[in-house]
Amino acid sequence: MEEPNIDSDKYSKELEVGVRVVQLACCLCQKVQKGSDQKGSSFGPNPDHVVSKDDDSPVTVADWSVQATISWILSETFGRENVSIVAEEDAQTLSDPNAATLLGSVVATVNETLSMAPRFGLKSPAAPLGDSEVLDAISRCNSTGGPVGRHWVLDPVDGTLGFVRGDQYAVALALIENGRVMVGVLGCPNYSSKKKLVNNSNVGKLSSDLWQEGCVMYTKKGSGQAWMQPLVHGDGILEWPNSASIIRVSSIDNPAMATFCEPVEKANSNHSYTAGLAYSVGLRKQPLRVYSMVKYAAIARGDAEIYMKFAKAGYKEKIWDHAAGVVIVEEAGGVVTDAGGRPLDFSRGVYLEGVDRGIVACSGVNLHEKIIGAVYASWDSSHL
Ligand SMILES: Nc1ncnc2c1ncn2[C@@H]1O[C@H](COP(=O)(O)OS(=O)(=O)O)[C@@H](OP(=O)(O)O)[C@H]1O
Ligand SMILES: [Mg+2]
Ligand SMILES: [Mg+2]
Ligand SMILES: [Mg+2]
Repeated sequence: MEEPNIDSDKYSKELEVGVRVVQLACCLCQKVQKGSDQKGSSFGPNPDHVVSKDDDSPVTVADWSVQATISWILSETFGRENVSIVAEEDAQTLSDPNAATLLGSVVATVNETLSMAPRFGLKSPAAPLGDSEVLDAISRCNSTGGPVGRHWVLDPVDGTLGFVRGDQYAVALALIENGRVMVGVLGCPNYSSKKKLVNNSNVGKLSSDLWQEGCVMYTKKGSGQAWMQPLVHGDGILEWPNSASIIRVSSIDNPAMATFCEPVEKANSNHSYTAGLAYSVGLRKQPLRVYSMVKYAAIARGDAEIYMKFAKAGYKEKIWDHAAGVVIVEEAGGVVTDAGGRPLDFSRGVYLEGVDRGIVACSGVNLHEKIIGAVYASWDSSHL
């Protein structure tokens, strides 16, 4: 165990508050994911708390509640006028008069969560937040980022599909300054700080003791280090600075020994293309299909060596799906670029503009060069 040596440096307050609030948000998500068992039997979020967005992707009470909670805490801590947040969700559905029950669930979840804030070293509101304060906290995360100034970047629940299915998901918070990711915090409530991600987990089969152990990973740009701490559980109190452990990428650079991760859903990445690439560089293991930015987490702590995502042509990646994961992998010793080998550009607004074909994160330069080389060699014959 080593203590992170970060206290006196720039961004130390942002990192500390980021870790505290992501811990709090993970606690919220676990309660919602564990679900409903007022009725006794079912596992998972209450189905009434899951809504389909225009693109048919899911959004849940947890997504909105995490966004409201983190937005409220950041505004209280750094001053509302100083805080710009680029985040995935908006308040439109919840503002509809027909969505009063859903809004009620979000407001109750946010207030229950904020009442636990002092255990995480954060401030609670003097009185419970009302509907309009919660809606306002969600809707003011509508910054579009850009090349100038400080912007927080938030994916309140990344891998919502994994969340709904009782599987892997992440809470991802990053701070961008002048277009560069300076702080990254990734909460992974179902990724145990002790156990490896052996295969796609099915937490429904695990005892609640096991699946409750998640972790939070975090880093500051240029520190050359990334850390992991276990989630706070039960009535625990978050100590800071705590005895976090340093994480490091895998040292494996022989493709035959390497493991690659990719999205679970075929709609989100071309599985047959990555299978061809994997074969051509000599990867021999089955891909590890994992929901969410837990894929970046797996690279950062050495459970896997390669993460590839090749979305359909025309799909534009959003900055909140990558910012926290990229900086954590880089500081843990890895390399992340687009499939043309160029760094990802977080300075152009909500989208990662100019991504060449796909995204490739590796534990080291050798594997990375092989994958990028294979993309060049194979591209003509692909069918993206
Ligand atoms: N068509 C398409 N192609 C590529 N990516 C898409 C697409 N649609 C959505 N998204 C974004 O993918 C996020 C989930 O990515 P994952 O890597 O977790 O995918 S998967 O769920 O494991 O299949 C997911 O993040 P969340 O919405 O936060 O879950 C989306 O931002
Ligand atoms: Mg996402
Ligand atoms: Mg999300
Ligand atoms: Mg989503």
